[in-house]
Amino acid sequence: MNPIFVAIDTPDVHRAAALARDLRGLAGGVKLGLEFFCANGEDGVLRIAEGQLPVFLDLKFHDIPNTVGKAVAAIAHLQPAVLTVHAAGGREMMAAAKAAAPPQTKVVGVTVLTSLDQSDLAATGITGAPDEQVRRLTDLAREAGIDGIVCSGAEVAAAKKAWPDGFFVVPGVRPAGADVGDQKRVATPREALNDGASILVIGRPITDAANPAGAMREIAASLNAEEARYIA
Ligand SMILES: O=C(O)c1cc(=O)[nH]c(=O)n1[C@@H]1O[C@H](COP(=O)(O)O)[C@@H](O)[C@H]1O
Repeated sequence: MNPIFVAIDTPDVHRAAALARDLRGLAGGVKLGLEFFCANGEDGVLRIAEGQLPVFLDLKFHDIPNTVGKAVAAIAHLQPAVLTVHAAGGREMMAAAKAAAPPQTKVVGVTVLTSLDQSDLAATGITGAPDEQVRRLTDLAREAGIDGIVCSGAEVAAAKKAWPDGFFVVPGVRPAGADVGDQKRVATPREALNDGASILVIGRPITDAANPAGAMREIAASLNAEEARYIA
């Protein structure tokens, strides 16, 4: 499987469709998140899915189990390849999401957002380093019976060790020297894949480039042959 999913974060469905078209054959899939979904809803998702790239629907559900289960049931017909919930919503909530998802959808739990560092986490009342909280939520996600987690490149090696057959989504990925923007726990594509990421989520370094397909090819060139084997 081509491990690079491009985060298409825009409210503009025409721009999103053009990016998905440009990236066909280069990306493993596209990730549509809250910005796109709030503006375009399921019609927008179906429009992008016509581009024939797998769609990762990143709606980061976080609510009581009944509400999350019913929200997942409401989008199940979109058949996303990957779907996110917040692991902090708890074991029952994650289990409800998994029970309502189509069987082939990988349900993954967001652990500690890659935009948070230790002091941001402390401000939410969670003391300790991000990797400790990631470890705790990884265990919870596994016990809940979902497919994997979302974490930064700094935590993925430990998560993979603890859960060898888990599915690991790593955002906060930046080619060496790229602008990190609002991301605080970042890794290069090569580091994240070497450390056990199943897929990488990369947005602005590709979508803000003057030539997104060219930026994708540069990222592929930064990987070793084993990692780049699925990228055209
Ligand atoms: O769940 C996610 O995809 C996610 C989790 C996380 O901890 N950090 C994170 O950045 N993301 C998403 O990954 C994408 C990163 O985009 P860029 O920072 O532009 O590469 C965005 O669409 C975020 O919503």
